[in-house]
Amino acid sequence: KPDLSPDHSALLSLRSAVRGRTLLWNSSLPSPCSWTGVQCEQNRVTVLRLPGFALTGEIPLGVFSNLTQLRTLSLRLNALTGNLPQDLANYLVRLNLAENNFTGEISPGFNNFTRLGTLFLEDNSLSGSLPDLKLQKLKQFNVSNNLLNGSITGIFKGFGPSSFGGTSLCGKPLPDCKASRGAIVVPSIPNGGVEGKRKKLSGGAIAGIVIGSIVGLLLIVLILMFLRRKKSSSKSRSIDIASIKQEMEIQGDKPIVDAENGGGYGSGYSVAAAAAAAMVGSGKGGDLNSAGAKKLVFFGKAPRVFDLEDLLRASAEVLGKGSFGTAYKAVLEMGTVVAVKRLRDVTISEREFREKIETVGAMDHENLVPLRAYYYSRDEKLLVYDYMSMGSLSALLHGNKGGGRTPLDWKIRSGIALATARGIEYLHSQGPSVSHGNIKSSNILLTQSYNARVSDFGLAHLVGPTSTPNRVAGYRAPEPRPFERGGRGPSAMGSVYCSRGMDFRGVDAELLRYQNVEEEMVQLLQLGVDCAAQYPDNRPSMSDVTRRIEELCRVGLLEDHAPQPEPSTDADDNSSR
Ligand SMILES: Nc1ncnc2c1ncn2[C@@H]1O[C@H](COP(=O)(O)OP(=O)(O)OP(=O)(O)O)[C@@H](O)[C@H]1O
Repeated sequence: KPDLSPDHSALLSLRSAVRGRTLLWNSSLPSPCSWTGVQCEQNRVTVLRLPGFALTGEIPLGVFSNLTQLRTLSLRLNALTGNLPQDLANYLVRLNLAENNFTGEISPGFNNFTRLGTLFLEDNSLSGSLPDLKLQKLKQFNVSNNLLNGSITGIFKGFGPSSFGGTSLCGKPLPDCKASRGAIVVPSIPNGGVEGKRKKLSGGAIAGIVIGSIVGLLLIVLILMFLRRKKSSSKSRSIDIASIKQEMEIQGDKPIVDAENGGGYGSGYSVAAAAAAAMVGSGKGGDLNSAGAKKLVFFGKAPRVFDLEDLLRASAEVLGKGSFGTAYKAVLEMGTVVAVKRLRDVTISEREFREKIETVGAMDHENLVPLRAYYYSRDEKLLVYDYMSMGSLSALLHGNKGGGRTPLDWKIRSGIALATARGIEYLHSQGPSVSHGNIKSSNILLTQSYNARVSDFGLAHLVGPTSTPNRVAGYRAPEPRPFERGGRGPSAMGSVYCSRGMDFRGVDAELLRYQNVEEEMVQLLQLGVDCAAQYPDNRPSMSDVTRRIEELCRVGLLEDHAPQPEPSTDADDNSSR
């Protein structure tokens, strides 16, 4: 299944988990029962482990509640959202929901899990204080790296400090609430247990930690300032890289809310911080210009109107955090606006990175977002793109629908479909092994005149198959794993335009205002279905796809797609009925 982890070892562990046991799964989550080699029987699952299976969204109500025999449930390392599930089978002994995106409070409803011995909730975004839980059998507990605050009370006092690291909780086993206010965040140690409960930090130890931290921090700041002075002749700024980076990460977690303006919030520091980190950082492996300063590597023949120093000075805002890193809008001093993507988890070698990025930079088509430049050092990899002022198709479809927004009529939508198909067709024309690898509506960006351009092409190849399974949430054909594409058509149109872009699951109400578009919509839907054929040979090639959408748009131009008049609400106005 395209959305599931290609990680074979994970599949094997699932197989052993479900063999001979029942698996009941809501249809909105991918059913492991449908995987080759997995057999599900009725009502006998006792262990269900799905770590790192790229599960997203909220856990549907009741999905586990019939599994009365379930004792161990692990959904660790997925991208699950919403509140913690409350309707899990009450006989659970081990529950591991760590490393997801759960939000909200830990409800006292956990008291229903009377047999619970292990509860791992670390590395989520849980907030509020700890509930009053009376779970007598709880032996392992970890809520570290959450947004929790307040004091540690009741049974939780018996666990070691590592169970609460990276939170704002206070009181035993952490420092006293008064003393600790804002001062110390205990480092997190995974899977904390009861073993730490007898350890208590003395006043002297706490003072030692505080003084040591301050001296260490001062030393780091001094070294950073020294390095910056040495490496840059320009006016130096004292930047606490660590704190800015941390701030960047927090900003990056937020979704885009203002689609009309290309999204984004905050301002002023993000790209500057990334570039600063790159410049004053390790100093290893960056491209050096003749003066010895790090430089951007540009593509194409366009004049080099800015350099890394300019990026450093740019005011910037976070556009969003994607699977390959965080994207920023940067407004340079000379007025140029660019989008900067700060890649994370690049695991391939420098030589391989440069080879691959050169191929990406050489791609040149009016329906691709041009990659203008890149920066490479051991610690930082930055990609600089043209900024697309109308934001993404995703934001346009699902973002702000309020007043002042240009309605996304059928003509614009089919034009976007056509432009996107042309962009992908160009990518496929570059060779049998070239594919996008992550087609989705947030990767289709729009110019001021709603001309669509495909972005993020080639990035799936940069991060390599060893990256986290959550990474690719867009579409690529299921058969060419890990990243190669077979010779024929991807079902990109099927995914982007039928499932996501045009929302044919229930036709976008906005389109119902336009006349005579049903036939074209059905034709485009049919094209999407053809693209999603199971066997690659049965799918149309991208040039066929482009041709069919061209035909559709040509016919569409002859039709009258004017919006239907709104029904009158004025009871006296009979003439308008
Ligand atoms: N060149 C650009 N111009 C304008 N907005 C952009 C540009 N590049 C990215 N964005 C926007 O920034 C946000 C984050 O983009 P990014 O590509 O990092 O993540 P994504 O598309 O949400 O996910 P993925 O990384 O899986 O493709 C998205 O909303 C995207 O539309």
